[in-house]
Amino acid sequence: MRLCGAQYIYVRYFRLVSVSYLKLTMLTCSPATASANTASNAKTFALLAELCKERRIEWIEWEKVPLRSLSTPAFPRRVRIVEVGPRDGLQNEPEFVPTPCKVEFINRLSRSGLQTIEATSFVSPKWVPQMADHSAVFSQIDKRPGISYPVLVPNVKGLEAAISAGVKEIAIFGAASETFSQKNINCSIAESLQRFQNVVNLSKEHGIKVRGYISCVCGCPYEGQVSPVAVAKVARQMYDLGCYEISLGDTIGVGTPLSMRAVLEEVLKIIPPNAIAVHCHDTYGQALPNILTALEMGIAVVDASVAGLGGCPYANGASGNVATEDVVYMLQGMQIDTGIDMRQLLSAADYICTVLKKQTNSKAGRALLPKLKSP
Ligand SMILES: CC(C)(COP(=O)([O-])OP(=O)([O-])OC[C@H]1O[C@@H](n2cnc3c(N)ncnc32)[C@H](O)[C@@H]1OP(=O)([O-])[O-])[C@@H](O)C(=O)NCCC(=O)NCCSC(=O)C[C@@](C)(O)CC(=O)[O-]
Repeated sequence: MRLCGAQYIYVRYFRLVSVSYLKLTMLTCSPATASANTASNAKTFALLAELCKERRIEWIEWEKVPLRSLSTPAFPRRVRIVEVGPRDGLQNEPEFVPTPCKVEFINRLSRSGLQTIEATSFVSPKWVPQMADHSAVFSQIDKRPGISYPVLVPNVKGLEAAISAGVKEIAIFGAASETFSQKNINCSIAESLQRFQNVVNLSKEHGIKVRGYISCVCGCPYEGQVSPVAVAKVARQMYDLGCYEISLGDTIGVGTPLSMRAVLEEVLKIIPPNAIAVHCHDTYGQALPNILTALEMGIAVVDASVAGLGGCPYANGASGNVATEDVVYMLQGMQIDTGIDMRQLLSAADYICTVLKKQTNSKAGRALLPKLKSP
């Protein structure tokens, strides 16, 4: 059967009368090609139609169905990318990145059309020395209208410093694994939620938006498997605290499309898709397939880090985030709008790789940058 160029196909199907939305497609072909059906097909249909009548199953002869609805899942038309390079990308770098370089990096990212750029973390400098210059970075970057520059905040102390620096959006970060919570923020999940409540309350008083991260949604470096139900439980608690969006972090990149789907199915039972983001690390090369799975399920916010930089210092075995360039390349190819200018993105990635004396981890970056640089 040839479908190329066709806008519609015609389906024959049966459906249970009592469950009217359950449609079981039997055969797809157009009336034009129906005559080409073999005699045995026609016989099978006649038998099925008879059987359906007997069993009170409605038999539909032909219905015109737009081809797109059958051939492609309903991907979002627009995806917002949350660039986490300046925070997640740099937090684990062993050599301190000078403040002016961090500022220049963020300013370049701001020129690319990104709407959200996570700028830094107001965490303890004893825990993450790379982010010790948070206030200086935040106050020195050019804050373009229309771009949000959230920062990570673990407690009220961090929030107070962020407020003094003029921050308008923060992210609190918890975990679905007890051991990871202890290792990363030195408290249990329950204690973290109490802390976050204080942070959210004070944020509200100052008109600050709060996003929430949950780490280890597909697996934990210390505990191994993490149940989707445990993820959904924390997600509900963070959503109820007042987070406008919950970012589900596959911190060590162990997820696959099936496990990502299982997590999302559970979380989607309690949180609408427009309040969920995915944050995939690419340790096993699964980040793009996992993101694609999330898009299929109606998620339209994706965290990513240019050049694939990143990893949590308290997650052994974590490699970089999915590269922003790779996500943008995929989305552009799928005709999903991101508002991002790939040339500017590549320029920001190239800049930070030069500062870090590193090769990019982005496949799209590796393929496209030489073309960009050639006269
Ligand atoms: C949460 C704490 C602070 C608890 O750390 P603690 O040691 O239990 O805190 P404390 O309250 O006992 O205070 C100890 C010292 O830290 C100071 N302190 C306390 N808070 C702050 C603050 N906000 N800013 C600056 N200083 C602070 C405090 O003043 C005190 O100083 P001292 O009296 O010893 O001189 C610590 O564990 C911490 O900072 N952890 C952050 C770890 C981190 O940043 N991890 C990476 C980010 S998470 C991530 O990457 C995952 C994610 C989000 O990307 C998603 C994913 O991939 O899954």
